[in-house]
Amino acid sequence: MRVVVPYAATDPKTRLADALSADERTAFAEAMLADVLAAVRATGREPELLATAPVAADAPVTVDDRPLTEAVNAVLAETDEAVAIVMADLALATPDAFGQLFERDGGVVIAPGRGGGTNALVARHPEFRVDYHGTSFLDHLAAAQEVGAAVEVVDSHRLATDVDERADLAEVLIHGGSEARRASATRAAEPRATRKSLEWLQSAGFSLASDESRVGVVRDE
Ligand SMILES: Nc1nc2c(ncn2[C@@H]2O[C@H](COP(=O)(O)OP(=O)(O)OP(=O)(O)O)[C@@H](O)[C@H]2O)c(=O)[nH]1
Ligand SMILES: C[C@H](OP(=O)(O)O)C(=O)O
Repeated sequence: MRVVVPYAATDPKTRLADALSADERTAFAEAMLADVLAAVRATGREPELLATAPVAADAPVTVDDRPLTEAVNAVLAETDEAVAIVMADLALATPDAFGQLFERDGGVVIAPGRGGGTNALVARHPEFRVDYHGTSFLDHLAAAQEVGAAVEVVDSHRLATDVDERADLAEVLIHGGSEARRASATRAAEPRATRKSLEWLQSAGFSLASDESRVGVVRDE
């Protein structure tokens, strides 16, 4: 199975512009990408990048400047092999979560994002094509049905959490260190697992803040 990670290399994460400068969005997107690539690799598979522009990354890179849907569909059209499409902003992804996705049988296996998106999928049916943005989860269910593919849906908090907006940064601060906390509670001698996106947010001065109704983030300038 190929594991393809689409990556907007130029001006990424524009919906985080109210929290991060342009350079910071690039640096944070790179940190999330590194976490995703490491988690994929820990499942025993080699990820490949499908990027809008050349990018220095620890994986082979194909540059395709077409919009996301077109670029991904070109990959699906060029191979009959199973292809996993894994987004680069899944900052909480773990090898276990990706393993559940990759190992699940089905012509099309979908890990929906909160809000109706498609954060990761596996396409085994040769005629299945993607249509991202909007409620792409529902669109992908319909597209799979149209080509007669059996669909499986992966119910995973870690794969459902893509980091798009300021409020999503709180998810990284809440859950991004939980494996390390568990590891240090049970196996004190083992090195602390590090998640680059969590480290980046912390070193940029972000921390959790809550009032009586909701949890968010604040930043020490
Ligand atoms: N190859 C490719 N990847 C893309 C493109 N647009 C987004 N991506 C990637 O697709 C995934 C989902 O991206 P989005 O959250 O929808 O878009 P984004 O550009 O990261 O962020 P926004 O600017 O806030 O919409 C991420 O891995 C992006 O890096 C594109 O046009 N081409
Ligand atoms: C790629 C797109 O991501 P979103 O714009 O929902 O973050 C989708 O999941 O269809």
